[in-house]
Amino acid sequence: MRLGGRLAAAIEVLRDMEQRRRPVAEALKDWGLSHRFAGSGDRGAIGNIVYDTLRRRLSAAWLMDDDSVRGQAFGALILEWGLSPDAINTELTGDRFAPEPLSADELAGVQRRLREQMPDEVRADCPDWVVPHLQAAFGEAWAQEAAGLADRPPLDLRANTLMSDRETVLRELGETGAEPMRIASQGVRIAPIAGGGRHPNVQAEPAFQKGWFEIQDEGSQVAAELAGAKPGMQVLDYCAGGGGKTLALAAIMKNEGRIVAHDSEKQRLAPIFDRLRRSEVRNVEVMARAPELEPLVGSMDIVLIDAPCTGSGTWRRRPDAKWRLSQKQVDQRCREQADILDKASRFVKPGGRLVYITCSVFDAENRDQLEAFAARNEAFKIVDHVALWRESFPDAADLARVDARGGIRLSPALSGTDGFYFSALERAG
Ligand SMILES: C[S@@+](CC[C@H](N)C(=O)[O-])C[C@H]1O[C@@H](n2cnc3c(N)ncnc32)[C@H](O)[C@@H]1O
Repeated sequence: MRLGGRLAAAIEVLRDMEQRRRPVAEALKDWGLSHRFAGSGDRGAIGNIVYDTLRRRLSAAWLMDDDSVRGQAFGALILEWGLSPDAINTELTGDRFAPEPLSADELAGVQRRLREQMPDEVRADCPDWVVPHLQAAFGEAWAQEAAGLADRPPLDLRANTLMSDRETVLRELGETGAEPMRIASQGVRIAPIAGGGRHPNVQAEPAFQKGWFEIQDEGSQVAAELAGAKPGMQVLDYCAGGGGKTLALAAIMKNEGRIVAHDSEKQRLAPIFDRLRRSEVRNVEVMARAPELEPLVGSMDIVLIDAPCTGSGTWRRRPDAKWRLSQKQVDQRCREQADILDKASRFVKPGGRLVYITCSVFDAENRDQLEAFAARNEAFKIVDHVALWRESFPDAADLARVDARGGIRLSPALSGTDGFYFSALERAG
C-alpha cells in the first residue's frame, strides 16, 4: 500500500471508532481481520496515523480548520510525520485508493496556519474540562506538559538484574538504537520511531525470552526504586495487577525476603505467574483473596499501593482514553483511592512505610489524596520527598517536580517519562 491507501484506511478506522464508540485497539484489530492482504508494514503505518490523530486531535483540526476525521488525519500527517501539505498531495495524486487530496483552498489555509502561533488550548490537545486540572498541577508549564502527553512515546525496558544487567541488555539490543535511561538505574530506552516506522518487536528477542529484560515505562521503574525495598523485607504489593512493580521490587530485593502480590481482580493478576517464572522471581506469593491478607495486618515493612487511577499520565500510549475520560470518572477514582489507602494502610508495621503511586497527573488523585490520608491518620507522617529524591537519584535533580510534603511528580516534558506520581508515609514506631 502507498501512503494514500494507508491514510484512507486510517480514516476508515477513525470513523468506525467515532460511529461505534469503540476502543482504538479493537477497531484496528477488526480492520486487520477484514483486510488480510495488508502486510505488517501497512498495519504499522495505519496504526501510527490513527494513534497520531488521536494524540493530536485538536492541533490537527486547528491546522486544517476542519475537525472531521479526514481533516484530523491529514493534520496529524503534517504535524507528526513532518510531511509538507504539497508532499502529501503529490503522494496521493494518481493513487486510486487514496482519499481526495487537499483542495487549493485547504492548501492555502494550512499554509496560513503554519505561519501562525498555535494557541495553548490547541497545542495542549486535551478536552476543555481537563485544562484547569493541568493548570493546577503544572502552573505555567501546563500547555507544554499537555503537549508532551500528546507526543509519541519511547519503548522503555528494564534490565532484570536477577538474570542479567543493563550493559548486557544494551549489547543484545545494539541494533535497535537502545540507550541507557537518564533516571532509572536499570532502564534501557528505544527512542520514539518517526513516520510510518514501528518499534522493533523486542519480545521476539532471545534476550526477552530468556527473561533478561521486561517492558516497563521509566516512570514505573523510578517509582519502584523510590519505594525503598531492601533484600529481606516483607512487602505487600496491594494493587499488583499484571505485576510490573512486583517484578521490579523482586529484582531490587535480590529475591530475598517476601513480596505478597494482591489485586482485587483475579483476572488482572493472571499474567503475573508466567512473568514471575520467566524472570526467575522466587520471593513472590500471589494472594488474590482479601481475607488471605488478614494475618499480615501490622506486619509489613512496605505496603505499596499502585492505585487504580484515570491513567492521565499515560495518554501518550492510550490517547483514546484521553477523549473518553470524564470528571465523573475522576471523582469515582478518587473515592476508590481513598478507600484503598485506608484499607491497605492497616498492613504497615510500626516504623514501616506506606507508598502511594499513580500514573495520573491530576492533583486530586495525587497530593490531595496524600494530604487527606495524612490528615485522617495521625500515626502516618509524610516523608521528606526532597531528601528521598536527592538520595535516590543524585544526578537527576532537575528531572522531577519534587515537593517535600507533596510528593514526587514525573512527566513527559520534564522527565521524559509517562506522567507518574510517587509519595510515601512512615508509620510511627
Ligand atoms: C495501576 S493498576 C496496577 C498496575 C501494576 N501494579 C503494575 O505495575 O503492572 C491498578 C490495579 O489496582 C487494582 N485494584 C482496583 N481496586 C482495588 C482494590 N480495592 N484493592 C486492590 N486492588 C485494586 C486493579 O484491579 C488494577 O489491577
